[in-house]
Amino acid sequence: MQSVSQVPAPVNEPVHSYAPGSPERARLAGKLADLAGLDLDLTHTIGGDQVTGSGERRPVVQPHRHAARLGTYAEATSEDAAAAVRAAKAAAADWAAMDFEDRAAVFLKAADLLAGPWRETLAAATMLGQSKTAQQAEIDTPCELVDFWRFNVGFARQVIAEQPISAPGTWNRTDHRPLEGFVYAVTPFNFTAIAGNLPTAPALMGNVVVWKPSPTQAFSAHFTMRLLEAAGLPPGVINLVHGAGPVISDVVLSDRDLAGIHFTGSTATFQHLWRSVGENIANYRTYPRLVGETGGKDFVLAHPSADPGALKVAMLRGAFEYSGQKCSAASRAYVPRSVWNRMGKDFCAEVDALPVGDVTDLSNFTGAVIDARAFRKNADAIERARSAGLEIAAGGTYDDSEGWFVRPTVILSDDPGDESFRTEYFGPLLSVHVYDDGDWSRVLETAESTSEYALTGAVIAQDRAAVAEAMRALRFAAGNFYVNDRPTGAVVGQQPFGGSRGSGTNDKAGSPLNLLRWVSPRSLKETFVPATDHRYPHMG
Ligand SMILES: NC(=O)c1ccc[n+]([C@@H]2O[C@H](COP(=O)([O-])OP(=O)(O)OC[C@H]3O[C@@H](n4cnc5c(N)ncnc54)[C@H](O)[C@@H]3O)[C@@H](O)[C@H]2O)c1
Ligand SMILES: N[C@@H](CCC=O)C(=O)O
Repeated sequence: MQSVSQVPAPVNEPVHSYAPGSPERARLAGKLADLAGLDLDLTHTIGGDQVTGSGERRPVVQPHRHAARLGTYAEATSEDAAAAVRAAKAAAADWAAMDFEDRAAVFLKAADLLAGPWRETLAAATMLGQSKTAQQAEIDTPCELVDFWRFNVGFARQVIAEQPISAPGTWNRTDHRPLEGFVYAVTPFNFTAIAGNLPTAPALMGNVVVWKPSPTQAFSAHFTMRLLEAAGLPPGVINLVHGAGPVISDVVLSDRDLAGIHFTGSTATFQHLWRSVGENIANYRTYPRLVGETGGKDFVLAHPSADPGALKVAMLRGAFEYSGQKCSAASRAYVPRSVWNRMGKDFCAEVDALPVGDVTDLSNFTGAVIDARAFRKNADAIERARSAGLEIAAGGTYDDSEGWFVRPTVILSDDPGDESFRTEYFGPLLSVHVYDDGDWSRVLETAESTSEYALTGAVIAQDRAAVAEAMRALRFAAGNFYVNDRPTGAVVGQQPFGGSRGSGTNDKAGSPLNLLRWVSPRSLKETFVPATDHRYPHMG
């Protein structure tokens, strides 16, 4: 049974600006130089031991300077994966028996370390390894990961404090047990914070975890693991194994003690994991919880009453921050002709003027896409649009000679059903459909039904009736819906994040809803003076 002490009230971690002359900018520059000079052995962490592993070695590089290596890791073998599962199971009983307060203290300490002495280490690792600018790294890790750790403790307390009523003579309680077995956390490249949250949210609720980060996030994952150790996470509670996935999954998904998957990544990968669980379903001790936040084809929908300036910023920041590599990134926009005539030319000129390059030069707006595969996918999408006769109104160029750079690109199409309005390219590509002002109702229906995804979306309008109509018509088209703002940048505790349809199970990371998935409640009833006669009054 878990107690319910008060916990420190969470507040969102303040975002540092890194403005010229600021002390944080100087600290960050120093840390970037230190980390760029490393060539680390990115070890697995199994049962608290850092293990090099005997699998094939793979380099981890800076995407904006792919000749610069940050480290190497060895692909986990089946034996490594099995050792991680064994270590998790060995740690399970002690971790589950630990008081909630003691588990929570580990993550509160991790949050304070990350907000303080580890801040620039994680920010710089995220910039170098994932090509994030200082601003984009700052809102990811430290800030969002600090928020996940602090807010989740508060939410977990709410979950544990939720107790049933008791009739006279009895005492009813809920025991929020962890799941029986271990959780498999599979995490994406694009947010160090998501990668840090997926293993730690189940761990906070008393579960043990095998964590497989994305190979292209291995560098910042390495530092996240070291930070958790510094915060006092006991050996074996979270076991980190590096690798592409299939070899590790073969071992993990066939283990009878798999109790849950906490996944963020593409829809295709989640569907593959779900299918594998289905195939193994008769072999598990319990039904694994499947939580997955996946892809998006997120929209900005402007009404004829839209403020052109607000629309420009919503599209520019929404589509091109972090080179469009957020699941929330705007990748399709619907703009009425009267508004486009007032802002379209300026918008495209501003997009063409965006400085793109090495993220350690803080004057850049964005960096490179994550790897050669992402570069090819986006370059191919641009060429496909060109050959289909669509207008490339901004950008449209790419160059992988030094880093995997794709220029922010605006594609104009008269056909709102074109594949560029349906396919998630996960890069700096925004498709725009300019519609006749009188076609608002048709465009609402188009925005609702064009894509299989339902993650984020935004309406830009000053006419309140139009805002209300869009909220109604698009109720199931986005799990995070924004009015007069870009569709990105959800903050923990403010806009719980997640989508439905092809975008995931919508369990809202950083909320009590998510934490509920990692407990298996036991209802307890105690009767103080039990009956001693089995007969009921109606029996005479
Ligand atoms: N909805 C959200 O909250 C959210 C947040 C971030 C990213 N995303 C989505 O993530 C995608 C981009 O991230 P990505 O490129 O890292 O996605 P991805 O699906 O390629 O990879 C995600 C993770 O799955 C792993 N993986 C791949 N095949 C596997 C297998 N057979 N077994 C086990 N693991 C396997 C990868 O190595 C990685 O760790 C986009 O689709 C984006 O929309 C969604
Ligand atoms: N929570 C982030 C998106 C995470 C997905 O990549 C946002 O709201 O922009």
